[in-house]
Amino acid sequence: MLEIKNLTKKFGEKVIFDQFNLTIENNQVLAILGPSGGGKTTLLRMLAGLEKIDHASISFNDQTFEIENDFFKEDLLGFVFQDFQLFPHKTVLENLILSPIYSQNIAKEKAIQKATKILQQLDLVGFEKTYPYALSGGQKQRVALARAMMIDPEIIGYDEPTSALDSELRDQVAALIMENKKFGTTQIVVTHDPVFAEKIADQILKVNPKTL
Ligand SMILES: Nc1ncnc2c1ncn2[C@@H]1O[C@H](COP(=O)(O)OP(=O)(O)OP(=O)(O)O)[C@@H](O)[C@H]1O
Repeated sequence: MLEIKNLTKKFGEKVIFDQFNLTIENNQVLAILGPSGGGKTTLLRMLAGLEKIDHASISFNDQTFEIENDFFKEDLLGFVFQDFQLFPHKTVLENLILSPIYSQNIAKEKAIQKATKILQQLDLVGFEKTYPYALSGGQKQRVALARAMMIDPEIIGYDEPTSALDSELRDQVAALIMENKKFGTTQIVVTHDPVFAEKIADQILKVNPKTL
């Protein structure tokens, strides 16, 4: 179970979260809906360790982390970025192994082994040497997910996973998220699409309508 308590986040004088609380059970899909600028992306970025947290208590399973004006550094959440953000001049395999090798000091051979396994799970065998421009939207989405899975995250966070996709691909992303539940991963999906949220989520959270 992930439990966030008393999360506070400001940008300058602008309060984005004030004593915000959130609980999500393991292996569930939480959809975060909310107005543009409500703080959905910021919440994911804070959990991924990409944005500083002013104050929060974050518990996962048996561990609790008290955070005071710091980054959350636990590699708990793998981030699937909006518009995928794959490195354009790197192959699919290189996109997967770069960060584990350089940021986490994982041996190259080990990273390749792991990437190969994840590419199998996500039906991407044969695309190892392909560059992102030659992938379809759905394939890019799966490569972005594969890259997020490289850190063995307990949680996968998706930022607007359907915004760049047509309705058929949107259904594929929904299927992928449902499929991922089989691996036991908890998933947090930021979206502005209530229909998509209803389709995939065990729990829907509406963030900050008051800041509109
Ligand atoms: N680095 C930053 N510095 C200052 N303000 C920021 C920064 N990042 C985000 N904000 C502000 O924080 C608020 C929340 O932004 P965020 O991107 O989390 O919203 P969102 O709900 O994801 O919106 P959208 O659906 O448009 O992506 C916005 O008002 C935004 O302008």
